[in-house]
Amino acid sequence: MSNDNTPRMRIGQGFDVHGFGPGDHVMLGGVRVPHTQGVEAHSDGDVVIHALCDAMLGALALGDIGQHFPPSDMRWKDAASIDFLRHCNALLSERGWRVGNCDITVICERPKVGPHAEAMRRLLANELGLELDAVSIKATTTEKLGFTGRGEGIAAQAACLLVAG
Ligand SMILES: Nc1ccn([C@@H]2O[C@H](COP(=O)(O)O)[C@@H](O)[C@H]2O)c(=O)n1
Ligand SMILES: C[C@@]1(CO)OP(=O)(O)OP(=O)(O)OC[C@H]1O
Repeated sequence: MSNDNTPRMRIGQGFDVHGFGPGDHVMLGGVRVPHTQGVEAHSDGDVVIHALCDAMLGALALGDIGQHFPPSDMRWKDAASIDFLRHCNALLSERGWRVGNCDITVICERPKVGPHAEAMRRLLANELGLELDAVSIKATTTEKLGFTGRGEGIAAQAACLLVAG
């Protein structure tokens, strides 16, 4: 039920993992980051954008990207994840919402994310029509522990706030 007390904000979170595989780069936040390996994925395997899309969808209980872009669908084979983000943003817009800010953490030992974080922030801010300070990209290792610590894959988690209008 909607009334004057209806919250004008929504919060969402997302998480994604891809294992490393053959290749010479990983896509992170729409930025091509040179690396000694690529990732195994149906799309370009951009964990930053996948986590962000899931956070945006989750804020409105719209399911997850696997439902919107099924891995069984060859349309998404090698797809650029920035197109998923554009689609998710349009879904929010149609419902009268926009991203207020987002905060994303990339989890891996390598590649080093720091040198690329600014480029990712600029690209995502531009795509979502946000000021640069509304898009945060952080990174952490897991101190050599777990699958990320062993260098088997890369993960990202995202939180985002949606605001009405
Ligand atoms: N893939 C990564 C992981 C970490 N960083 C940056 O290194 C700093 C230290 O990381 P800790 O795991 O010790 O917290 C931190 O400032 C991270 O931003 C990175 O650039 N890429
Ligand atoms: C992005 C999609 C597209 O088919 O496949 P993947 O690139 O494998 O990535 P995942 O994070 O497993 O999300 C599921 C799918 O929506």
